Amino acid sequence: MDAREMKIKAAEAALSHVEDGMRLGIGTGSTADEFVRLLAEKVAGGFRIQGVPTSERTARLCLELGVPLKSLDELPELDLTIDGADEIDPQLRLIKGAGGALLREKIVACASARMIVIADETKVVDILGAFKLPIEVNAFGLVATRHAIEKLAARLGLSGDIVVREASDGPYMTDGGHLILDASFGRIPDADALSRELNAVPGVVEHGLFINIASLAIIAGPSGARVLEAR
Ligand SMILES: O=C[C@H](O)[C@H](O)[C@H](O)COP(=O)(O)O
Repeated sequence: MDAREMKIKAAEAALSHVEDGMRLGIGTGSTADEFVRLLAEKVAGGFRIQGVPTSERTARLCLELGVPLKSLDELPELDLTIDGADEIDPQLRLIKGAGGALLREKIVACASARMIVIADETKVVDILGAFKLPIEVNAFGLVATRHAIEKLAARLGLSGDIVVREASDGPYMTDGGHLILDASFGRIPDADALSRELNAVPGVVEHGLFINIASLAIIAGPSGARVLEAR
């Protein structure tokens, strides 16, 4: 089974948690895209859901495939969000944001009664941090904000490059018009503390640590999909 087939397996398993009539948060990324494609087939067959997309990219795919959408302001309380992740630890803490959608993803997931993460085996880790941690920041005061992050990281015993994410035509801009700092901290022994400290930095709009948000993870490997619940 190749990587795409594993993503499809996880997406298929997640679809069985979606009930007719649900208000559904719809994630961003290659795994979430597979979920959208499967969901669109069900919608074409008469299944009724109302989706809230977590990015402009996901909104475009949903519109193209006929998945009905609402804004989060129209549907501020959701039944379920299905989304991918970059890393998942045994407590179901996540790193998200490789696709730059972390802010809307976190807002939508937190507006949902449940969040189910879908991923392939490569995303499961014992300790978060091998993956760069995306931190969404306001462009104003970028250098000061980065210094503040470096200082708090040092207090927590973390170090590593913190670089502005680039696109082909200049700094990468999120859907909200912010920049992203990618922090290569390496292993993060206390993700909860790092999350709290980052939340307290003026200029940090949001970060990619999702703590106590996911309820379940569906992990696909070569032999099929398995469910992970928080330990
Ligand atoms: O901003 C992007 C998101 O957090 C994605 O859900 C995450 O990067 C996983 O994406 P993929 O399914 O493509 O690995």
